[in-house]
Formats: sequence, C-alpha cells, structure tokens
Amino acid sequence: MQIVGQFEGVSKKFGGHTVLDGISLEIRAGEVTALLGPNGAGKTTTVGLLTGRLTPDSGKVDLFGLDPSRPLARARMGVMLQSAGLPDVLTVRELVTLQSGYYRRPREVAETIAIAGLDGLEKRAAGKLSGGQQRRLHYALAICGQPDLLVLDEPTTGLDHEARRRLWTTVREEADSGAAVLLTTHYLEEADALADRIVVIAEGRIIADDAPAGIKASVGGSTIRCRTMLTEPHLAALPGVRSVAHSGAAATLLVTDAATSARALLAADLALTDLTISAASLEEALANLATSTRKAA
Ligand SMILES: Nc1ncnc2c1ncn2[C@@H]1O[C@H](COP(=O)(O)OP(=O)(O)OP(=O)(O)O)[C@@H](O)[C@H]1O
Repeated sequence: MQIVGQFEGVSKKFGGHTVLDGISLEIRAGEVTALLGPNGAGKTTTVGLLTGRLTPDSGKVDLFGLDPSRPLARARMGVMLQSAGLPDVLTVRELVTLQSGYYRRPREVAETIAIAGLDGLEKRAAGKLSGGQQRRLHYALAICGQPDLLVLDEPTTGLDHEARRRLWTTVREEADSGAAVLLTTHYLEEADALADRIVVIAEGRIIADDAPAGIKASVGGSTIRCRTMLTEPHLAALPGVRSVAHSGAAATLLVTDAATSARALLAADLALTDLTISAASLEEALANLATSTRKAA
C-alpha cells in the first residue's frame, strides 16, 4: 500500500515539555487511520506536524515525499481542524466554491454539498448555520478538492447520531476510493467502526498500532460481569484475570480465558448472580493497554 505520510523518530517539545517522544508512523493510501489517546496526549500536535503547521524538533516528517509545508504537498491535502473560523457573511455555496478554486481537480460544488449533507442550505450564510451544520461545512471544505490525504481532527464532535453515522459513511467512501485518511477522535465506537488502523498515543509515545480487532485481541479475550461478594483482591487472584473493576457488588473482570476464569469464579462464590460473558470491548482493551504501559514505565 502506498505511503502518503511518514513520521520517523519525531519529537516535539513545547516550552521544555516533551509532547511527542520519537514517534514513527506511516499513513497509507486507502486506509483510515484513527489516532486515539487521552486529552493532551499529542494527537493535534501529530496532525499539526503532518499538515506542515508545526515543525519537528528532531526526526523527520514526509508528506507525499516532500516537506509538509511545501505547497505541492499541501495542494493534495484536505484538512478539517477542531476549531477554524469561517467568514460569517459568505454562504455555504460561496465558501465551497471559493475553497474548490484552490484545488486542481475539485469536485462539482453541488456534489460536495450533497456529500457533506448540506443540501438545502446552499444559500445560508455560514454565521447562521447551527454548530452541527458548521462542522459539516468544514467537512465539505476538506473534501471539495478530492484530496489524496484527508486529515480530520475530531470531525464528529458536536454532531448528532445520524449526522455522525452519515459522516462515517462518506469518510469510508473517501478511503475506498484511494484517499489516505487520518482522523483523531475521542469516540472509541467511531475508531472501531471506521478505522482500518488504530494508533494509540500516550505520554508522547505510540503504545499500539494495529487493526481494531488486533488491539482487542492483543490484550486478550473476554469480559465477565457479575454480582459477587468476593473482594477485589480475591477476584484479581483468580486464574486468567487481568484486571478487575468493582463497584458495590457489581464486578467487571477482563480475562484471557473466559471458561477458566468463570469456573473458578463460580467455585469461589456459590451465591454469585447475574453472570454475563462478552468479548472485550475496545474501551476495555485500551484501558488495559494504558495500565500495562504505565506499569512497564
Ligand atoms: N502551541 C503550544 N504551545 C504550548 N503547548 C502546547 C501547544 N500546543 C499543544 N501544547 C501542549 O501539548 C500537549 C499536547 O497537546 P495536543 O493538542 O497535541 O493534545 P491532544 O492529544 O490533541 O489533546 P485533546 O484530546 O485534548 O485535543 C498538551 O499538553 C498541550 O497543552
């Protein structure tokens, strides 16, 4: 698969504080890559480096084989940032037309407006759009040039459920037609549903880079939920238990082998109730990953 963007041993500091600490990462054509991590982990900084807004303190960032600040590289990219102002008085159609003019092979304006779900709002001034409609306009401006790289920083924040799902479908279509997509998100459901690859950043380092299924599998198997009078240390000591969350009588155990742990659990607590077993969710997998990374540090 063609590499569109590449980070090699990239570090970035702000005021003496290391935000990115030697990250290496490839962004590939036809793939949706989701960047996940807690607040302040360095996701927007990573986006800033790839889009040429920031320069690394050490290491190298390449975009289409060029320095990301070069106009030739930027011309092939569409970007939707978390906060970007729009001229209030220009209409949706005017803004999309204006932005399309910067690209060599833009989409038809009407097509861009339809993809972004802005049909019927063409004549509305940007300043009179709702928050969700403004996000969709930002998305329209990012895709109007049929970019080879689409960068989306928290694209669905503030969108309702239906608009979010609709945006996922169109992002997927961009990738399926060959674009590389890099998105940051706080929604694990979004990363799970949309991304081919999830890159997890914590404390300036990449702690996981894999398909969603791979990340779930790498931390092992299943979640057991039940109501039990066993104490947390007792639960943690049962065979195959990787982590325990306990609140009142309700316990959630992340386990490697559900059958072994469940048998031990039932033997240890004959009064146990409400037992359910399910595959570990991405959320549980990531929480486990963060805990094991902290322990290893
Ligand atoms: N221009 C800047 N000057 C100083 N510090 C900065 C600057 N930009 C970012 N930082 C700091 O770098 C760290 C990483 O910020 P970044 O915006 O990349 O995080 P993030 O992962 O995108 O967070 P969030 O999920 O909250 O959007 C934070 O501690 C932030 O305060």
